[in-house]
Amino acid sequence: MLAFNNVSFGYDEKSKILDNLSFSVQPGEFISIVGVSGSGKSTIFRLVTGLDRPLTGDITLEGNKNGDRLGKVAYMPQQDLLLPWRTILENAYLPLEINGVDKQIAYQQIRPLLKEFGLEGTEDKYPSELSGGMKQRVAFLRAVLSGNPLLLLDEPFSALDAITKLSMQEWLLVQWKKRQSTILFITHDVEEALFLSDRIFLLKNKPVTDVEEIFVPLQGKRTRNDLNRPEMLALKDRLLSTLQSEVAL
Ligand SMILES: Nc1ncnc2c1ncn2[C@@H]1O[C@H](COP(=O)(O)OP(=O)(O)OP(=O)(O)O)[C@@H](O)[C@H]1O
Repeated sequence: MLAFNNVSFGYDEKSKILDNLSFSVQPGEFISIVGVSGSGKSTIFRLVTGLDRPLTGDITLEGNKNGDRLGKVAYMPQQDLLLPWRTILENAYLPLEINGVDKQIAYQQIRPLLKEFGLEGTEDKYPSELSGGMKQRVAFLRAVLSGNPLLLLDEPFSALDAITKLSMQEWLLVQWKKRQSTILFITHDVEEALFLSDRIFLLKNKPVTDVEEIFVPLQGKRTRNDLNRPEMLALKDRLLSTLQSEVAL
């Protein structure tokens, strides 16, 4: 689905952020990207979207090398970036509007999805009238409506309270399975990464030369209790101690 092949990148010539980095993502995978603050997680997303380009190396998306990927991936940043002057229905319509879909046809498509996304009754409300979790669901709905199979989610739940965050994680797993999308998910929360992912990419070194790939040994329906299994606790310890040693670098 997506591959980084020996990618190097820096915002200026002297200080590289990524150095000869390679990894690949298979269709339908849920991958979390974990790394210390400033390590380059959001930079990887900017490279995937094509907002920034590698200095050397190449990035392939569905077999296309270094093509124009803007518009081929759905990017959901940390802040929900809903347009405050548009209603929820109008916000959800945005990606379809950009693709030239007629408003009435689009609204017919969006209305049943609002219900499915737990947003029934909000269509004529404005973003400021919604809770944080609801706004994130609108942003996610908008990403899904873009029709792109690769979703880039940059710490989508970091601003939510603990209980809302847990229910949003469970909701996201249901949506991911249902839609069979491929998800790259940036998080600082090791438990969140373990609960959600097939694999975790742990960014190593400064500049990042490597990702440590951690396979999460949970398949099918997972529950919170699975995080208490001995092998999951051992993985959590390993992730936390590697992150601590990276901070010390
Ligand atoms: N537009 C930019 N111009 C110059 N330097 C930048 C720019 N954007 C990011 N950087 C620098 O690149 C490095 C990587 O930033 P990036 O945002 O990718 O890190 P991150 O791992 O996502 O961090 P965080 O977890 O804090 O969000 C940081 O040192 C940052 O200061």
